[in-house]
Amino acid sequence: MGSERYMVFLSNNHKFKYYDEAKIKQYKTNFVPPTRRVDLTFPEFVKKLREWKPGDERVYLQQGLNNTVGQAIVMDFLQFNWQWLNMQQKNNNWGPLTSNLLLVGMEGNVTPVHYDEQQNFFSQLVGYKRCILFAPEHYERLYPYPVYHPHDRQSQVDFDDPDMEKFPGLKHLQGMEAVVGPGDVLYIPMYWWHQIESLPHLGNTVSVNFWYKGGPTEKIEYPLKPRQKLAIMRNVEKMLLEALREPAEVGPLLRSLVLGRYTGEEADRQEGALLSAAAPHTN
Ligand SMILES: O=C(O)CCC(=O)C(=O)O
Ligand SMILES: [Fe+2]
Repeated sequence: MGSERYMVFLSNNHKFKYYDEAKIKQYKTNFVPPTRRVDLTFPEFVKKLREWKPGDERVYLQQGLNNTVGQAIVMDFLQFNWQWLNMQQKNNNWGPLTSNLLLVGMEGNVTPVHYDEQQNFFSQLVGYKRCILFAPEHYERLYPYPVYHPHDRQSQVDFDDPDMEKFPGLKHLQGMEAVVGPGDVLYIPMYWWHQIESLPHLGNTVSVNFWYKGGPTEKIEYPLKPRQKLAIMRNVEKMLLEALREPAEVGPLLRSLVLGRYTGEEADRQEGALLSAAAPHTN
């Protein structure tokens, strides 16, 4: 590593929940960040890792690979199988590679469940990570924060202590699990929910992800796919916020739009009509 400073997050527990610093500034809420960001040199970070003892704040280095990270890393970076990567990018019709995040963490660190708006080749280099994934159609069972919230794209559910009353859809949630070790690459499709845990007792972890922009808008075919509906919902939320200029007004407006009009008897009748239209005619 070079001699620059890198982004390191400190947490009082094992979770490192992402938050958008720009959104904290923009919407002057009373948001309290769950982790603290410090900029450390690599030797300072390694010292914290080595001297860590139970009760101390946990640490997680999360630094985009750019030209500050030092020449040796650049040489390492060139060793990835670029021929394979470029082939995948081309065959899947993805846009450009936008960034690579280097993640150096402690065993037991957890990145709670969220989705990203990019395609991801998640490459495990050192140590073991448990990855829990949920397809985009589980959107309603994962209760994301509003788009304007600093925790946009994160689930409100605390998987250590899930509140089944507040989030009843959890009962029907079904995920997939993969454990990745050195040399493994996990493809995390855009809009797929994921929680990533550095497995306990198996040492520190190092990963590098490859984030690619999604492809150009695909040919629209109906019915829309869950990920396309998710993109629509994000856009509607963003447009409302832009029009109202006040995050606190978005929820009430959506509620008065929906409650009693798209819920209740009228909605049931509609749904019944749609279902019978879709069912094969028997007479
Ligand atoms: O490895 C982690 O802790 C999180 C990585 C992640 O969420 C990602 O690459 O999108
Ligand atoms: Fe992610």
